[in-house]
Amino acid sequence: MSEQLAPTDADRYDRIVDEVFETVADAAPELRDAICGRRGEADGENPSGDQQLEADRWFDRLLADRLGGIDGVGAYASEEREDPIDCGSGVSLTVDPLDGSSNLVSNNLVGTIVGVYDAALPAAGREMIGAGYVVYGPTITMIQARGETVAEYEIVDGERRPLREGFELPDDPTVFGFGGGDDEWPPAFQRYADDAREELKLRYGGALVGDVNQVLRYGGVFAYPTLQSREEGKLRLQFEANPIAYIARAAGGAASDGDRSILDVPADRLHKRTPLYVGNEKLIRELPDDL
Ligand SMILES: O=P(O)(O)OC[C@H]1O[C@](O)(COP(=O)(O)O)[C@@H](O)[C@@H]1O
Ligand SMILES: [Mg+2]
Ligand SMILES: [Mg+2]
Repeated sequence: MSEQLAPTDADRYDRIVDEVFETVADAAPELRDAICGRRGEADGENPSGDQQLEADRWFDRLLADRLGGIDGVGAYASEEREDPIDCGSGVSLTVDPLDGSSNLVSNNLVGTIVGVYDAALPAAGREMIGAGYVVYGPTITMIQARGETVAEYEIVDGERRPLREGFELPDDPTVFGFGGGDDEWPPAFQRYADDAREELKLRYGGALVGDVNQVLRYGGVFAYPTLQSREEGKLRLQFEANPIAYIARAAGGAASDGDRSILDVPADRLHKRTPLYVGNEKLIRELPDDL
């Protein structure tokens, strides 16, 4: 008779990460449909001081309800809420319900980003056990990473249909996309950008998920550096940079804040911002020291 083995941490993590992204996939068509009629401003700002749109709030409420109800999820934190919601015991989720919401006005790409941490929040990226994002584009796709493996799915009727499993960033990078006005970038980053323009093709859409998705597909680098008017950068460490860094690492790439791996940046505040440089390892290694 075969002996019944107790589930290991790895089994438990596999199960919960998969259930989280199964739930996100199930909600994705409903979320995309809900954008229609909710592209206007809501009455208020989020904890980062950004004007909220009606869709930001709607996405957040639906995801809090669905993800917070999963057995084994202990906390739901979102870019749109001051504090995490206590959901019992288990892993902590960080959610950017609607990434790129300023793109709604011009009807360009938007997405949803989710990080899974085996730690109380705020937590460093090294505490993550999974991450993924949805792109609401001409079709809905989802990237899901767990450990060393990253997969891409197309979402049809709320189900994940595999497009690419266990893929890596292409060795020969071709695209770059840099956020913020170039007149506000640090001089060292302006020089890095000049070199990038010589080797790579500009592909920039104004939503982190869309811009990173192109880097994962074609190879290259995405950056949102510090700006003169935003010395701490624009993107949120917990909700945006950490999940993207986790995914990039699983795909054989790297992510930095200019000094160190994003995954090592201390998380002293839930809504902390950071500069982000992410893409092929070689291009991240070539970042200047004096950013
Ligand atoms: O248009 P800007 O201000 O340069 O900012 C673009 C960046 O801001 C973001 O839209 C921030 O995301 P949110 O919409 O979740 O606040 C990123 O997706 C994108 O990379
Ligand atoms: Mg965002
Ligand atoms: Mg957002």
